[in-house]
Parts: sequence; structure tokens; C-alpha cells
Amino acid sequence: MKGAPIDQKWNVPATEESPLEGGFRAEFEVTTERGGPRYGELIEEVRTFMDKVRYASPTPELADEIIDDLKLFNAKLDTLLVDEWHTPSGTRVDLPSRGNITLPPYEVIDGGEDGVTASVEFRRFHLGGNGVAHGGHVAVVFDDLGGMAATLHVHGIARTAYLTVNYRSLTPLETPLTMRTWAERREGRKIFVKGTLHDGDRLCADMEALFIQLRPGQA
Ligand SMILES: CCCCCCCCCC(=O)SCCNC(=O)CCNC(=O)[C@H](O)C(C)(C)COP(=O)(O)OP(=O)(O)OC[C@H]1O[C@@H](n2cnc3c(N)ncnc32)[C@H](O)[C@@H]1OP(=O)(O)O
Repeated sequence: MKGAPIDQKWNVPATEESPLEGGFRAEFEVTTERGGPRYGELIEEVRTFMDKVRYASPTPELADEIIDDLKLFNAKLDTLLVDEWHTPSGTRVDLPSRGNITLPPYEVIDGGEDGVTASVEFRRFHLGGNGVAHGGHVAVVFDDLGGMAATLHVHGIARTAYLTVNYRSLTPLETPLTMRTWAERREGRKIFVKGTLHDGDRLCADMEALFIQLRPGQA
């Protein structure tokens, strides 16, 4: 298991009442094919590049060279752009964070109706200051894995209404951390979710969030 539990039924098939439109599509296609067998490696190289950009102090000449190289890469990708529903980024459940380049990389260890446990590692480019993670990046992972817990709990798509993070101690970079998220209770479409982030036994942060299950066809 890497980016998500594959065997869970979290995709609600499209129907006339719940068409494939709106904020999140009714159907979340589970795939390990898009982007090819080395897509994970591609994403990892991009993350490594961002790590280095975060800490590099290039000369003007090196910056010129890298800009030219990046323009070539961007032109290559321009030939193969697809919409968000068909990109591998976010749908490759076999890859950390479902292959989503915008998320700190996590691997789901266990996931189902009762909650999600994942190993997350903040990268060097997630630096906030003083060598530790930026609080916003911590919140992003809580949002994604909290949303996953809500989705698995109700077997339907949910969207964040609010999310509160308490930063209890510093969150290290380049360290395997454990995040747990679970639905504490449900009131109709409202799913109250809680979560924790630990470095070993030390609590780095906890969160409380409200996710709202989307009505059929809701944008
Ligand atoms: C599958 C793999 C996992 C993927 C996980 C990805 C997770 C990513 C999650 C996100 O980041 S979603 C993006 C961030 N969130 C948004 O952009 C949400 C923007 N807001 C909205 O779209 C709507 O406000 C929302 C869907 C949340 C609610 O609108 P609705 O029209 O569906 O519901 P409504 O306003 O009628 O509220 C329903 C209930 O929730 C309550 N509620 C809504 N927002 C609230 C709030 N902020 N605080 C407290 N209560 C709230 C509301 O009072 C009401 O309570 P009652 O039923 O008891 O009357």
C-alpha cells in the first residue's frame, strides 16, 4: 500500500443524479498505469530538484543555464497536457501521495472506515525556518489524509469545511513521521475528523476538521 488503500470502495459510480461533474468527480478512478512505470521516479526527481533549489545559491550563469534547461522540459510537457481527471498526479494509488507532486510524500500503511495511518516525510523544500517543517505543509497533509478518512468512512466524496491544526512541537524534515486521521463522529453529511502527527512518541501536531459529504452532483 502506498498512496491509498486500493481495496476500499471509495468511488461512487456516476449516475444521472450524480454525474461526472463538479468539485470532485463522483468517480475516483484507481489506476497504476498512467504516466508509465517510471512516473514515480519522475516525481521523485522533481522533488529532489525542489530540495536543491530551496538550498542552492546559484551564480547568475548557473541560473541562466538551469532556466534554459527548464524551458526545454516545460516545452516537452506542453505536448502532453491533459485535464485534472486524466493526469497521473493524484490518481496513482501505487505511489507516495498518489503521485501528487504538490503533496508532501506519504505512504498509507493502513486505511479504511475506521481511519487512516500513514508514514509521511517532509522534504527539505518543506522548510519553514530553523530547520523544521512549515506549518502550512503540515496542514496540507492533515487536509488530504483527513479527507481520505472522511471519504473512506462514508464511502463518498467530502470537502473540507474547516480544519484546525494545533502545533504542539517542532516537525522535523527528512524524518519518517506517523500521521493518523479518523472520523470521530458523523451527523448526516457532516463528518467530524481528528488527526495526529507523531515523531516517534512525540506529538508534533494534532487537528480537528469538519468535512461535508457532497450531495449528488454537487459542484
Ligand atoms: C479520495 C482520496 C482522498 C482525497 C482527499 C482530498 C481532501 C482534500 C479536501 C479539500 O481540500 S476540499 C477543498 C477545500 N474546501 C473547500 O473548498 C470547501 C468550500 N466550501 C464549500 O464548498 C461548501 O461550503 C461546503 C461543501 C463545505 C458546504 O456547503 P454545502 O452547501 O454542501 O453545505 P451547507 O452549507 O448546507 O452546510 C451543511 C452543514 O454543515 C455545516 N457547515 C458548513 N460549513 C461549516 C463550517 N465551516 N463550520 C461549521 N459548520 C459548517 C452547516 O452549518 C450545515 O449544518 P446543519 O446541517 O447542521 O445545518
